[in-house]
Amino acid sequence: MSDGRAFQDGYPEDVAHCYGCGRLNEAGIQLKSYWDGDETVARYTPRPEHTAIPGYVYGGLVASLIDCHGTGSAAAAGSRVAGVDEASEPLLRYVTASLQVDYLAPTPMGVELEVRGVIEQVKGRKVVVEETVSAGDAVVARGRVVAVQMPQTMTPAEGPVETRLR
Ligand SMILES: CCCCCCCC/C=C\CCCCCCCC(=O)SCCNC(=O)CCNC(=O)[C@H](O)C(C)(C)COP(=O)(O)OP(=O)(O)OC[C@H]1O[C@@H](n2cnc3c(N)ncnc32)[C@H](O)[C@@H]1OP(=O)(O)O
Repeated sequence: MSDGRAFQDGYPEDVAHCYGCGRLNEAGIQLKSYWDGDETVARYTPRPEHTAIPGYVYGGLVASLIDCHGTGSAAAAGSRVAGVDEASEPLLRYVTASLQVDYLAPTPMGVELEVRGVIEQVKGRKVVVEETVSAGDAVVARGRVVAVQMPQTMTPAEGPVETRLR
């Protein structure tokens, strides 16, 4: 499941700087997401600077995990539907259109968190992902991301953009 290439490892180099999931952002979270059957999964252990109240994780960090696992899952699912070879080709590029988070229980520090995604819909340029964040057996947050293929106008100057679903 967690072997091999993460979705985020397939992001083109010109858009691999995201704070949450860019592999080229040394100060960032560098989240890594993978398929687990039809679902997607990522794991992350928050760092001391991600504290809200001592002993508990900052909700913005939890939202970031949902955001970036959602856009990563969208890139993987949308690319699969578009016929992109995940193992060798760059994935399609998605940005967050909508991010919803419900905090169900305090998130403890010092525990590896598991983020799970279920692909609810792939429709045109849009992918909807339902997510949970768990600490051990406890589901601490639920989330929903609507991701949309990145518009051409957001493309960094040097790189072409894949728009196979347009
Ligand atoms: C700021 C820099 C970002 C760089 C990102 C580089 C991407 C590289 C790719 C790979 C690396 C991955 C990096 C992950 C990044 C992590 C996540 C972030 O932080 S991303 C940043 C925050 N997000 C934005 O800045 C988007 C700002 N918003 C927009 O640009 C537009 O609003 C956009 C593209 C999201 C939608 O605009 P339209 O005109 O292209 O799309 P329309 O045609 O209106 O909608 C398409 C479908 O989406 C639904 N939709 C659009 N907005 C929605 C919303 N807010 N809620 C629900 N549905 C929405 C619509 O209802 C429509 O669905 P129907 O086809 O009718 O079923």
